[in-house]
Amino acid sequence: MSTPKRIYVLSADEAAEAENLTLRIAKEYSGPADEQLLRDLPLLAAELPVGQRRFMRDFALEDELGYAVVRGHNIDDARIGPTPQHWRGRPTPTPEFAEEILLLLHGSLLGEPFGWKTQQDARLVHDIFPIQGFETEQMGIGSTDTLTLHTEDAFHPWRADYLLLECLRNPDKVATIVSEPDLRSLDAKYLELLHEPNFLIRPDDSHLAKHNETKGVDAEFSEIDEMKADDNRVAVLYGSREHPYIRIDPYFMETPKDPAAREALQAVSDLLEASCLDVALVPGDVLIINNHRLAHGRQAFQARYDGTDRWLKRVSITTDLRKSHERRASATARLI
Ligand SMILES: NC(=[NH2+])NCCC[C@H](N)C(=O)O
Ligand SMILES: O=C(O)CCC(=O)C(=O)O
Ligand SMILES: [Fe+2]
Repeated sequence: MSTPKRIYVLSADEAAEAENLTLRIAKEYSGPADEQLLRDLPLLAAELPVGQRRFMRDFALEDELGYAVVRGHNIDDARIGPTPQHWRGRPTPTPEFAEEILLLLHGSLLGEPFGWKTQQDARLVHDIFPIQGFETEQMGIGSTDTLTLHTEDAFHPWRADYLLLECLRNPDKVATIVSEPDLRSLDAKYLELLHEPNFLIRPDDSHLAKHNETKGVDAEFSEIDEMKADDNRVAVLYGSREHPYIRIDPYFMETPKDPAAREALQAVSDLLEASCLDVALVPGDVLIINNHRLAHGRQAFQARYDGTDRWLKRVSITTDLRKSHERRASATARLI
């Protein structure tokens, strides 16, 4: 078996190719949720540099690594303009539509982009930047507190298979935290308990009605409320015993009453903390997260609120849209 590759650095020619492609596409579609754009994404992605496409496909098929980085895309700092104060109230399309397209093209090499009716006002491509008044929140828009390690949307059965983060700006080199634990190093008795449905993972705060203004989604917010109160226990580890997958968000999990389960959760949480690495994204990086293998977070930082703040774009990717069909408005709708 070949050694999995962690980073793909685009040549200047490849970066120019990708940039010309996304600028062209940006003129042809109305915004990131344009249904025709979403239909066309895999066709358009065939025009990305072949080396980059092969890298992404290897990452997905080998299913070995928790994360990989595509580095070297051009970000037109002047065109995208200042980091916004809030993700609400932006124009459609935004000045950074080409960058959103770049992220969606990467996503379409791995699966289908989707979003949540209960998150960021049901937008498909999310903004991650600090927002005034939310400094200490355990959400992407926080800053002064470490964003604790988590699987993205760990509470949800239809959470992303891949999560993509694209860096538009990061002047203070604030690190994303990645943790790719060697789960085989856990004690066999813990492994056994972690593979069984002993654990409660609650919805995180980004899905609360108070952070959203979307109309007509009362049922979805009620379901989030139910999930905050129910007793639906899940396994933290799943898949192969040799190389298990993980779903975890200790901050939003209940401490198990059973002492053995509690110890097992503590052991895997400690292992996650001990396996942390800092990855400071630079503009033009796309961080590809295997959401079944990696837990991620973000170091604490001081926000600037002067238009120069760290700014990432985020999109969730599923390899199987069908599993959420019952909850989407139509076969092609992207919002769960
Ligand atoms: N441990 C955590 N902070 N979990 C919640 C993660 C943040 C969440 N994904 C957001 O969009 O803001
Ligand atoms: O800001 C980052 O680097 C990661 C943010 C994140 O994990 C999130 O918003 O869920
Ligand atoms: Fe996250």
